[in-house]
Amino acid sequence: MAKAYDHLFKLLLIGDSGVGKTCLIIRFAEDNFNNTYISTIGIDFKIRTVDIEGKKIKLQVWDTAGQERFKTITTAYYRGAMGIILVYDITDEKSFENIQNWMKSIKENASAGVERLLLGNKCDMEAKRKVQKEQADKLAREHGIRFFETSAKSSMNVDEAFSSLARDILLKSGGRRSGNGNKPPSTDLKTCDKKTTNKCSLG
Ligand SMILES: Nc1nc2c(ncn2[C@@H]2O[C@H](COP(=O)(O)OP(=O)(O)OP(=O)(O)O)[C@@H](O)[C@H]2O)c(=O)[nH]1
Repeated sequence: MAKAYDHLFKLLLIGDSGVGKTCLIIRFAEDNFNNTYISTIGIDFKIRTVDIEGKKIKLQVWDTAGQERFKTITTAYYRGAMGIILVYDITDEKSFENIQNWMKSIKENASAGVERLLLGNKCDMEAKRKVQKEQADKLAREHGIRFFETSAKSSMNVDEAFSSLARDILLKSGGRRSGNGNKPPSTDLKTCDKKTTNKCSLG
């Protein structure tokens, strides 16, 4: 029987408790959203297969608990991840400041070549915004990674973010290359262009 996919990529979401990691995964894998907050215990995963550059990519997306007390369990999963998504909440400054700590945790626990992506979630809550887009853009540039503002609630940029990470992993792993291999952050993808023009709010 023919294989149902060409590549299997393992992705991991990390970030403070309550920033919306579980909701982002549920929006991506099931196109659903729930306002009820049930904090993740330990670790869980969901699957969705996407088409990228003519290839079927099966994404196994691992959800980690943001709470400090689960750190030993969750960091054990960093090593197997090909892509790690760092999530903060645009209405919670502390969750953005902590991104530096999550970056450090990646350095200490993940494989050297892991692809990273920064997401500022809950961008439907513009009135409560505490973290400016420019601050996060600067941080992402400093780390040489892509950045999107997303909303698991409105679904803004969710597919774009996951697809962009999957595409970067595909290119890195020897998939079809376009242009030069030096990836400037947040510039060479249609999905990222969209990010800069999209107004991210529920209106
Ligand atoms: N307005 C809005 N609320 C969101 C969004 N994403 C998540 N939430 C809410 O934020 C709360 C926390 O979401 P979760 O996805 O459970 O957060 P988490 O990061 O997985 O939290 P832990 O499992 O504790 O690490 C829930 O009440 C969600 O409904 C979003 O994009 N917009």
